[in-house]
Amino acid sequence: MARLPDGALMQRAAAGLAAACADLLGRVYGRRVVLLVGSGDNGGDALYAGARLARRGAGVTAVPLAGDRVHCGGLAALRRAGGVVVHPDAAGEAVDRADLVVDGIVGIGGTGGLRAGAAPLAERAARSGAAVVAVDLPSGVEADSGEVRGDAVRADLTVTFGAHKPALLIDPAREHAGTVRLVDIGLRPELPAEPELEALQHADVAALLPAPAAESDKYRRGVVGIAAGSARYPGAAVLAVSGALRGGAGAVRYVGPAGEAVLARFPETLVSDRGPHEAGRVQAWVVGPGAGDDAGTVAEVLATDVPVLLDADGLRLAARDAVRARSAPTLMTPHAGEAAALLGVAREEVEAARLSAARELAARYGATVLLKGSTTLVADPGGGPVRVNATGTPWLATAGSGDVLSGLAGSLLAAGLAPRDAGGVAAYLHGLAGRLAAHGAPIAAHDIAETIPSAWRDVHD
Ligand SMILES: NC(=O)C1=CN([C@@H]2O[C@H](COP(=O)(O)OP(=O)(O)OC[C@H]3O[C@@H](n4cnc5c(N)ncnc54)[C@H](OP(=O)(O)O)[C@@H]3O)[C@@H](O)[C@H]2O)[C@@H](O)CC1
Ligand SMILES: [K+]
Repeated sequence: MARLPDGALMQRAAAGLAAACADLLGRVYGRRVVLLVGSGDNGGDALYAGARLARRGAGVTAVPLAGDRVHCGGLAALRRAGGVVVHPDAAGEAVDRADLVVDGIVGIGGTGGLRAGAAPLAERAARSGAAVVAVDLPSGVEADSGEVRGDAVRADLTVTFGAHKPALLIDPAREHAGTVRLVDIGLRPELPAEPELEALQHADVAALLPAPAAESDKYRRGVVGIAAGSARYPGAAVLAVSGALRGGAGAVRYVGPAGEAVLARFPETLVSDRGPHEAGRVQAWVVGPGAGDDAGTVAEVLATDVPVLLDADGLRLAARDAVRARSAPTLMTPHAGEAAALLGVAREEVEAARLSAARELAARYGATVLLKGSTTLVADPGGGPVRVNATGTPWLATAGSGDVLSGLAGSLLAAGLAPRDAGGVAAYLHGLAGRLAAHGAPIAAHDIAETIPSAWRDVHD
């Protein structure tokens, strides 16, 4: 802002916002648009965009929510273009009749939920037939963390400026944003070299996936060891192996009491009836899915000097000091409930503040943490950008889905990926496989595993 003529960035933002609104409306002329306008520049963006829509023949009504604290230049521009201004107390009917409601209440300058005057109008907008477009962020969410501490706007579309904010990628805020459209306002040279968050795309994943060379034998491709399952839960072992077999490792070794069940389903598995130390060479271990109370095996695996993925019961059974003392990397893959137990807080607290929970757990254990859920996050213990996965689908929340993920991520660890890459790539493929398998219908965990090869091919297309 300091480097450009006054208001230049806001004009770029408003032009992008008006174009997105016009796209959504299809035809602008004769449409009814209501602007909910807060005290700051977020409201200014809405007012200038409203002026542009008014000049194209829309009927635009602005509702300033903070009395005279309103962007003066924006308000004057709207009035010059023929827009009208109404008091919040008289705005209900306009909202009911609107085709489009623009949320310019608050942007990156906001904290806490919607304030008293704004909440009823936001709720009325949600109940009306109008499309709701949020300016920069849905008002009421925390921009930097994705937390939602009170009432917040629910948008159909969020038009955001310059860069994606964490709230647009992390639940619960993400759910409020609807579709997100990024408008380039020329900030790129000013953005920090290292972002807070990274969301992998197809090309990133394709570049990270292991590709066997002509002379690769199974050891060079990596052997992954799975120490999972119990007499009571043999299925967890079968599902972890099913994920591991599709993850790029050259072979899958299984140790544990579910060897028969594993072999019956996957004869290609190398099954051993001895403990992890005597099972033969592996390049990474997965320990924990369905493991019951076998703390001895967890401790044995943690004492190895290869990468270890800790999941499910393994998370509960692992001693924190044993994890911290490891020389090779550790990847922990809790869901919110498991993370909450490890942090000693309520599950709701982890779900409400996923980003800080993942970072905190990674710091406490000195391990990479993949926090599963509606938005899966991967945080390294030393800080740096947190990976956020954008391919998830609610259909993934099915029994055994996590076992498939742990096998898949373990296989990628064995193939030589760093824990953060193994976790990020596994979450991406797992989510994509879930989407491809589900196609809008319920799926079982083994469907996800069987669709991993399609997801793998899809990212290379
Ligand atoms: N930066 C850039 O490069 C560009 C930025 N641009 C735009 O500017 C936006 C940021 O504008 P901004 O800094 O004026 O803050 P903004 O979000 O409008 O808040 C204003 C005031 O609201 C108040 N308030 C706080 N919480 C609240 C709540 N829950 N509910 C209600 N009110 C609340 C609080 O004042 P308070 O009432 O507490 O005194 C706060 O100071 C950004 O999101 C983007 O849209 C673009 O034009 C392009 C270039
Ligand atoms: K907003």
